[in-house]
Amino acid sequence: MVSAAPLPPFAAIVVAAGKGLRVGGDTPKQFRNWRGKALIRHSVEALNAAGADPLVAVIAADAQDHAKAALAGISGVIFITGGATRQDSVRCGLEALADAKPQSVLIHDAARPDLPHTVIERLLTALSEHPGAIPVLPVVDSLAVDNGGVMSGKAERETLRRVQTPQAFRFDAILAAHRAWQGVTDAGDDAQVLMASNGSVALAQGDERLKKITFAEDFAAPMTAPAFRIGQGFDVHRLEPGEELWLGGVQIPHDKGLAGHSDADVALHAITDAVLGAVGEGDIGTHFPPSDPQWRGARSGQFLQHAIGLARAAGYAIANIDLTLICEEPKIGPHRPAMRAEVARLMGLSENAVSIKATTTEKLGFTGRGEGIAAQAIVCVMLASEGPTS
Ligand SMILES: Nc1ccn([C@@H]2O[C@H](COP(=O)(O)OP(=O)(O)OP(=O)(O)O)[C@@H](O)[C@H]2O)c(=O)n1
Ligand SMILES: C[C@](O)(CO)[C@H](O)COP(=O)(O)O
Repeated sequence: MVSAAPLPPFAAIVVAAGKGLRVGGDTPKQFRNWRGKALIRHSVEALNAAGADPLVAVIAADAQDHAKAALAGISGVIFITGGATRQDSVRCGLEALADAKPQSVLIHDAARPDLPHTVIERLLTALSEHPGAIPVLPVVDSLAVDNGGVMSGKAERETLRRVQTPQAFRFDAILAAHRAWQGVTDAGDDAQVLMASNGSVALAQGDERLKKITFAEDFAAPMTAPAFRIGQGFDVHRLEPGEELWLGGVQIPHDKGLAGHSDADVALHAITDAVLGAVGEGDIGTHFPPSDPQWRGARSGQFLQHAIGLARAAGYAIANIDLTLICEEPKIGPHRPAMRAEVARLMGLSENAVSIKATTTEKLGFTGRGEGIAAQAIVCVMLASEGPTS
């Protein structure tokens, strides 16, 4: 496994108390179906999976039932009532966390459903040097100043950036800045609020997937998500006497087993990495660092199911997997049906979407000498079709 440092603890506020007037319709946009589930559910699931605690959802007073239905089954979400403007709603969210005093907080628009884990990592890393950090993207078009439909000037795009959310802050600094805000009009975002209190804001790399759903056509637009994506995973574990041998979620009788921090199920690790790779969510070590004692001896099925949850949160369902195990011993053939059934069960797939193959390396190399087992997997994921919100 590749190791990665665990994320520092953080709280999150998802602001979702807007009316969605520019999108229109009877139901506010954050509760409407987008890629198979309510818009707000996508980013709440992503933050929850990243470990946000507490996680506050800021909802309009008349939309609490919508919100509870949209986020049903996600444990630990604190629902609070928002204000008349986005800035008011953020302030309500911060005040709700004042007693908990988290070290840092991510403030995120429910209107930006596609939230990559890598952006969260970049923002929290930047907070070690600055009290605020925001994801930004460059401006690629030239810019004009509009004066009643006539161009009256230009702006220098080289120094301008498009600003997204989530925006990350040391909690005490952003709460104090919101409380001290004296602007006549609302700030455009929370980074501007922090700057008004002389807090420095780091610019981290944003992501096109974080596009804000603002207009009705954004619900239909393909955004940047392709219909299919592919990921591959590769893993190796050492064979040692006295260890259990787990392959594809099945315990296999053998005179040696695979050694590792978890149950060392090399097959499930390769599939997990392939799923994470398909949706650009890092690797298994990013989510389950071997340095973390809670994963000692852990069953690897939970790693795979976590990766599938991240794929779902990004709007993707698994199409099929193809796994190759590379070893001299044990012979995989007799165990293939049980492994195929278990991998299909763990992934919520039919067995014909799960292929398990095996090969030797003709007694060459470490697999040939029986020192270890290698596994490689390819996964195809497909954009989930837009069905009714469940
Ligand atoms: N009083 C408000 C207004 C906005 N928001 C939230 O702030 C985010 C960014 O706002 P925007 O995308 O502009 O949403 P709306 O304000 O709902 O849109 P509109 O201006 O079209 O009504 C959204 O997640 C929105 O729900 C909020 O929590 N409270
Ligand atoms: C906070 C924000 O998403 C940063 O780009 C943006 O300012 C929200 O603006 P809106 O007018 O409330 O959509």
